[in-house]
Amino acid sequence: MKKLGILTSGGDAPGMNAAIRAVVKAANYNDIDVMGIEGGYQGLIEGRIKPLTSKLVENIADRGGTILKTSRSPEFMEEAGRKKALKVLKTFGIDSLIVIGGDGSLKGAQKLHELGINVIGLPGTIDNDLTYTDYSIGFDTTLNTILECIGKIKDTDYSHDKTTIVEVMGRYCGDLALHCALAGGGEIISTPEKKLNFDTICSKLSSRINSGKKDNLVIVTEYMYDLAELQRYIEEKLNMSVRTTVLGFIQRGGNPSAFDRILASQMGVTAVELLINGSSGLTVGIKDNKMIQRKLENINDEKNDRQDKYRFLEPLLH
Ligand SMILES: Nc1ncnc2c1ncn2[C@@H]1O[C@H](COP(=O)(O)OP(=O)(O)OP(=O)(O)O)[C@@H](O)[C@H]1O
Ligand SMILES: O=P(O)(O)OC[C@H]1O[C@](O)(CO)[C@@H](O)[C@@H]1O
Ligand SMILES: [Mg+2]
Repeated sequence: MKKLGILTSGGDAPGMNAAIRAVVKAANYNDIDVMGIEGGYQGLIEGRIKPLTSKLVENIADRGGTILKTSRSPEFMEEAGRKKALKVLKTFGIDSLIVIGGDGSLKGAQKLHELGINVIGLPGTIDNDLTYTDYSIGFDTTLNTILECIGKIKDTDYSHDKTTIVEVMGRYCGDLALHCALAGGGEIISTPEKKLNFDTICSKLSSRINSGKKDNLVIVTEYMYDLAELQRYIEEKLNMSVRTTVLGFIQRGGNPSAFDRILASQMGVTAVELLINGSSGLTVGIKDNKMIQRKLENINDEKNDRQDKYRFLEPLLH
């Protein structure tokens, strides 16, 4: 490896900085220079690149967001954009690259691998929507943030015997909602993997209310419903008042949890080791508490509909 580049791409995720720190430290430890590419693939196309040293990443592991900044780059989706990116990498003498991002970013990383750059991916997304890994960097912190917010909503729900619909992020993956419910943060959940229709939500709610539980949280994954319509439907059908809270971007920020920092650190060191050993076209993950690697082209090939985890919800939410 001559020179290593690193970038973060897609939505920022808490723990990305811990991953950057780990990559830079592990590379420098092995006498490899690192260049930080600012603003994801768009920054790469524009040549926004500068050296990153161990000293510069010394105090970043506890910071949310990404010091390298990130973007969604429509230009990189096109072959012409990727060719520009390749040219920039060559100009800067970067022959190896670590990409930290979600499913889209890792698809982009695969494209650069196909163009001859040595690439390793790290899963950095709050959505946890990559089936090859048990956890992605950022998921745990976001889950904890959601639980903290839900705790506050529960206080007011309890005081008023109120029902609130809470929409959480996750794109088309229900992991944030599912794990939130497993952690005791919600009575009724609806996710893309187990979508409830309006009538089922109402009948679950009414049986809870009839059994004496008058404050209830309905957790739903984003992009599933028109929330105003859902709220109105419940209000009319059950003749009660309902509130809706969309947690939004508060979920993506904040200091990474210890779990995310440790996960990101282990993944960062693993990525450098893989490059030193001559690997490319791989992405690092965690399975059964061990670091694993998969081909970048297979990031979502493993079926994982979380049935094992939904099973636990039956007795917990009855
Ligand atoms: N199929 C693809 N080929 C090339 N590049 C891609 C592809 N898909 C995504 N990308 C690049 O990766 C960027 C980030 O992808 P995307 O917006 O899907 O976020 P992500 O990495 O999945 O992260 P998150 O979902 O957590 O926000 C895109 O803007 C684009 O530049
Ligand atoms: O930041 P943007 O482009 O609005 O994207 C929001 C999306 O990004 C994520 O926060 C991460 O993928 C999703 O949960 C959400 O749907
Ligand atoms: Mg994604």
